Amino acid sequence: MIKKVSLRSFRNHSKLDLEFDNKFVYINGPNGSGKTSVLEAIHYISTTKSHRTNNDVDVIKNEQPFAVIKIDTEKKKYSMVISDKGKIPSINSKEIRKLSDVIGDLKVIMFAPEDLNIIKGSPSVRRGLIDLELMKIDKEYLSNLSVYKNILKQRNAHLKNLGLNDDLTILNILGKQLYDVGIKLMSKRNEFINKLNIETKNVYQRFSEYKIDVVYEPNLNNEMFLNHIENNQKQDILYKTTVNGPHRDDFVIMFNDKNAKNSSQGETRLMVVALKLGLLKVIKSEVNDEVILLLDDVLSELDNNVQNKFLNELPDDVQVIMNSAIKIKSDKIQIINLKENDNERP
Ligand SMILES: Nc1ncnc2c1ncn2[C@@H]1O[C@H](COP(=O)(O)OP(=O)(O)OP(=O)(O)O)[C@@H](O)[C@H]1O
Repeated sequence: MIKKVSLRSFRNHSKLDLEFDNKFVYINGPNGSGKTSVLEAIHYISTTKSHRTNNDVDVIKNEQPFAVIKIDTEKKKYSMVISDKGKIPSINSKEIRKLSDVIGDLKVIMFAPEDLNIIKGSPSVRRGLIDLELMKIDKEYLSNLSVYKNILKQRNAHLKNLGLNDDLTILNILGKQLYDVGIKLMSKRNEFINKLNIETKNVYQRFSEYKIDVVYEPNLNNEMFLNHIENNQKQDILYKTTVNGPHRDDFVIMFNDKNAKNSSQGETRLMVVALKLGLLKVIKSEVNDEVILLLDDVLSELDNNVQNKFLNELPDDVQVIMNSAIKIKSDKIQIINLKENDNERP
C-alpha cells in the first residue's frame, strides 16, 4: 500500500506531500488543481514514463531544473529525479542504473481518460495494451516479442531490395523464424484475452444490464500465417513489407454483440473501466505481488447511480487511488482535497 507521495517541482506542484492512510483514496479538487499529476507521478514510478506525454521535461515545473517524485509504500521507498539530462530512479535510496530494472517493481494498473481510445482508436492502441500488460507478467512473452520485432525488421528490410524473380532462400528462412516465434505470441494473446474476457464480463454485469465481450481477432490463424509465409511471398515483395502476421492482430470489444466503437461517451467509459478492473483481476492472479489501481477522472460521464454503485463496489483486495472534480461523501474512503493551484502545501 502506498503511504506517502511527495512531489517537488512536478507539473504545477512546487511542493506537495500527501499521506495515505486508507486503501481507498479519493483526490478531489477543481480543474487544474493537479489531481491528475499525482496519479501521473505514481504511474511514472511504476513505468518510468508519463501516461500523457512522451517528452519527460513536460512534467518538470516551468522554469525549474528538475522534478522529484518520492513514493513510500509499506515495504519500499521509491524515488525518481527527472531533468533534461535524463532520469535517475532509486529504490530504498539505492540508485538503479537500468530503467528496465525499475519497471513494474511497483505494480499499477491505471485508467485514464486517454484510455477511451482503446475502444475508439486504431488496432495498434489495443495491441499495445495487450503487449504492455503481458510484458509485465510474462518475461518470456517480452523476449519473444522483441525477437519477433527484430526478425520482422530484418525481413522487411530484405523485402525492400527484393525483386519478383530473385532467390527467395533468405526470405523463406526469415519467414519461418517469424512464424515460429509469431505463433507463440498469438497463443499467449489468445489465452490472455480469453481470461480478460471472463473477468471483464463479470465486472461489467455488476454495473449494467447490457452485455460486453472482449474478443481476440488475430490477423491470421496459424495455418493461414504459415501459408502466407510459404506461398504468398510475391504479395510481400510487391508491397515491400510483411503484409500479414501477428503484428496486425487486434481485439475488439463488443457491446450487445456489436462493435462497441459507436457507443456513447458514458457507455465507452464504463466499458473501459470494466476492462481495466478485469485486467487488474487477471494480473493479480498471475503475479504474487501487490497491485495498485489508479483511476483518473473515473466518475465523469457516469450516471449518478452508476457512480454510487462503482464507489460501493471497489475491489477491496487492492489499494485504489482515484481522483475527480466531483464531490463525494463516504466513510470508507480517505478524501484529500486539493485547492486550486494548491502547490505549496506544507
Ligand atoms: N510543467 C508544468 N509546469 C507548471 N504547471 C504545469 C506544468 N504542466 C502542467 N501544468 C499545469 O498544472 C495544472 C494541473 O494539471 P492536472 O491535469 O494535473 O490537473 P487536474 O486537477 O487533474 O485537472 P483536470 O481536473 O482539469 O483534469 C494545470 O493547470 C496545468 O496547466
